[in-house]
Amino acid sequence: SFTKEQQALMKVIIDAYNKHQIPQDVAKKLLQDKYSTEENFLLLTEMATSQVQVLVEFTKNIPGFLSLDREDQIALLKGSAVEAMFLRSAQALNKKMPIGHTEVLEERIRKSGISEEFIKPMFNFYKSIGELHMVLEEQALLTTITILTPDRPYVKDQPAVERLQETALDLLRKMCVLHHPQEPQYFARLLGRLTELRTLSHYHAEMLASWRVNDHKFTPLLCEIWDVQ
Ligand SMILES: Cc1cccc(C)c1-c1noc(C(C)C)c1COc1ccc(-c2ccc3cc(C(=O)O)ncc3c2)cc1
Repeated sequence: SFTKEQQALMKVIIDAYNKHQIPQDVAKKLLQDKYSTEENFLLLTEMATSQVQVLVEFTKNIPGFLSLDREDQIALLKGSAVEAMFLRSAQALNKKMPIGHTEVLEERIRKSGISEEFIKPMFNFYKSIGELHMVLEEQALLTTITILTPDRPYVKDQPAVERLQETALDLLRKMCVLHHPQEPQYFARLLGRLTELRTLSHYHAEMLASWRVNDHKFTPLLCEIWDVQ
């Protein structure tokens, strides 16, 4: 059973997660009919930029986050943005988005100039997330836990981040017992996905480098959060 504080925390996180979504007019652009590698890259760049804005707003709603050292807040956002977007795009791909979005998003990611060696692990990850059948609370808490990872580069006050992350981990553990009573290992499986995310984050740095080699332009927000250009 949940304490009063845990119930309040869950409500705040779920409300923030539901409130901060990619605007439908941006998501709808996925359906436009141009499918060149260039067009796909531009569209995905627009989605990623919109997703980062959504991520920043979501993060500001995590109880305690705004009380952290300002520079640590930036370090946590920069360090977790790619992982949070892998989670969010995984949930989008697996949640049967509005008609046809799912296939279209997959198609555009596959045909956006990402080399095959990264496509394979990326879609294995998407599949492994889909097989977990996470409920919304678990998705929102897993994203929160990813953001509140204490050992990101340049974080000064790691214990302060650890305390916030532990609160979210306690809540996620109880949520898993509640929603997956038949699977005692479910919580451990979810945390295993976080390890997978770190690997994907390293692949992503190489993806960025190869896009840059081919003179692909990113938006100022992405350049800032990914330290490119
Ligand atoms: C390629 C890649 C894979 C994983 C992570 C990143 C950062 C990249 C990645 N790496 O670079 C890029 C760009 C810059 C080329 C990307 C592209 O990122 C994203 C990030 C998010 C989404 C996204 C998220 C939620 C959605 C929800 C809905 C809906 O609810 O209906 N619909 C569409 C949605 C689209 C798509 C591409």
